[in-house]
Amino acid sequence: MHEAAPVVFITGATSGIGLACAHRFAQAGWALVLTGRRQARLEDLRTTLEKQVPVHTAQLDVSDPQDVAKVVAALPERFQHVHTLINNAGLALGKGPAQNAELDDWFRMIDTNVKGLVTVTRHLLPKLIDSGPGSTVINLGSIAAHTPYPGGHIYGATKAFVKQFSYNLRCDVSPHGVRVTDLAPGMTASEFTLVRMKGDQQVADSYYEGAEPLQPEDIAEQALHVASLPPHVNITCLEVMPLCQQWSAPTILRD
Ligand SMILES: NC(=O)C1=CN([C@@H]2O[C@H](COP(=O)(O)OP(=O)(O)OC[C@H]3O[C@@H](n4cnc5c(N)ncnc54)[C@H](OP(=O)(O)O)[C@@H]3O)[C@@H](O)[C@H]2O)C=CC1
Ligand SMILES: O=CCS(=O)(=O)O
Repeated sequence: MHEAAPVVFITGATSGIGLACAHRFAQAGWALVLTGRRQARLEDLRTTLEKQVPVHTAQLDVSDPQDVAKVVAALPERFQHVHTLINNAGLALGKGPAQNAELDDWFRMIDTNVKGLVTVTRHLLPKLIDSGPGSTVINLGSIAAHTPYPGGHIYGATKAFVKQFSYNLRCDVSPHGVRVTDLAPGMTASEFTLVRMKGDQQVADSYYEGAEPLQPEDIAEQALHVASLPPHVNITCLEVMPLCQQWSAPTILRD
């Protein structure tokens, strides 16, 4: 690992799990590269966290390959040695069965959760290899990768991609000291459902009624744990569920 505080690069740091990771890694003394599309939130975050640790922020839409290339190429010297990449940016869009779905929603999920994740990964792999041994790629998967539910169609499929990509990627990069983890949460209270329901706060709130979901901080704690293990230890897949969730998506997804 590089001698100065290690660098973590987080996509989707403006909300939910990514935001909680920013705070948790800062608390642990890591230097932060924080990215997302919402510039005002990134600036607020930098103002707050740079009192604790070095912070670099960059507005980034992961679904735009040119944007990704530009942001990685423009990393300041202090943030070049990326030790951990948290591929967190992602979303679900829409409810209801596949036969009623908007194709544009499907394309956006694929562009963000699949194309965006692999683009960021590909651009940062040389830096991660350079920072090894013990550098880490943490991909945010989901229990939806292997648990079918009505209305889960493309979202679950994108997360199945993330899981298998993580396993295959590990075969190639582990000889170079880079670890890969598929971090797969169950129901986590964030802006995720509000985005999925396209801003309908009432419906989003009803998703969590009667449940005690995971908090983003619960997942951030696991991400820090995975990235801080001795270099020879690679957690390949870590599934985390709230106690209340056995499985079954709430009926609001059925339309
Ligand atoms: N909440 C849950 O129940 C679960 C979530 N997950 C996964 O965890 C990850 C984080 O979700 P969560 O924190 O819950 O949701 P949030 O909606 O709270 O956060 C999503 C983050 O992704 C960013 N993002 C979305 N699209 C893009 C894009 N095109 N380019 C860059 N950033 C983008 C958003 O930032 P901005 O809008 O500023 O770009 C935001 O910071 C996702 O991959 C999700 O699939 C997995 C299992 C369960
Ligand atoms: O992955 C996120 C939540 S869900 O689709 O499993 O409910």
